[in-house]
Amino acid sequence: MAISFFTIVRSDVALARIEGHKMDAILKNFPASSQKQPRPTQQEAEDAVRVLLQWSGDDPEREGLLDTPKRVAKAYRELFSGYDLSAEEVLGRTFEEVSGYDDMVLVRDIPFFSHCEHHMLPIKGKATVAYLPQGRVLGLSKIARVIEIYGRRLQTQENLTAQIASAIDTTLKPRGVAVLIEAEHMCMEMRGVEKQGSQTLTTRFTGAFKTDAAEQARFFTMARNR
Ligand SMILES: Nc1nc2c(ncn2[C@@H]2O[C@H](COP(=O)(O)OP(=O)(O)OP(=O)(O)O)[C@@H](O)[C@H]2O)c(=O)[nH]1
Ligand SMILES: [Zn+2]
Repeated sequence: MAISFFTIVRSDVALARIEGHKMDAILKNFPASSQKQPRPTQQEAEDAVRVLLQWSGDDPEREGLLDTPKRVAKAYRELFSGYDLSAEEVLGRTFEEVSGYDDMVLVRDIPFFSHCEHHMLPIKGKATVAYLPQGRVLGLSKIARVIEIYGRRLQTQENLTAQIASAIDTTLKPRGVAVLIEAEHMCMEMRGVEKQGSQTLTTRFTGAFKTDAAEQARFFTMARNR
């Protein structure tokens, strides 16, 4: 998050609109590198928001905006809380006593929000996740939690889809995992090409869902059957 945020803040025009010493302080902890950097302080995050307010054309000192940097910094911690969580930890707790149940488990239409890594604009979607158990099953809520962990990060839809499938595949080791995501990207709706209502669908299959066309077809039937 910090790195993309930095990209916006570093814009030449933004630099021109803020006093040099302030900008130096803001940039100190945001070196232009893709390496993981320490998280900036609350003060530094709030200063960066003030720059963006100015960049938008508004006055960060006017009364209505005085507390906005604090609110935005707090909202960011919530919207991007996935960086602090580990899917492996959440998926580590599995159950074995399910009377030998080994058929498909499918959770349909799990709503989520994410943000695209290109524009930091919202992605609103729903995910359908299925797996074929092999001895152990997951707590149902854990599937939704994994979507939150990867969704509350900067994402591409492809990456999000692959990460959810991979996390379940590696921790649970089922016979197969299927993930279907349908989402709307605000960067395509509110700006740019402005195609409101367009939906992007992505899928990821592992194991039997990948190798067995009948299993894949059954997944789509169960995912779509209302
Ligand atoms: N593959 C993929 N592309 C995405 C996703 N979210 C946004 N994009 C695209 O990322 C691309 C970034 O393209 P650029 O040309 O670098 O940026 P841009 O000038 O803002 O592009 P426009 O949106 O076309 O105005 C755009 O085509 C977006 O639609 C995603 O989840 N997956
Ligand atoms: Zn985007």
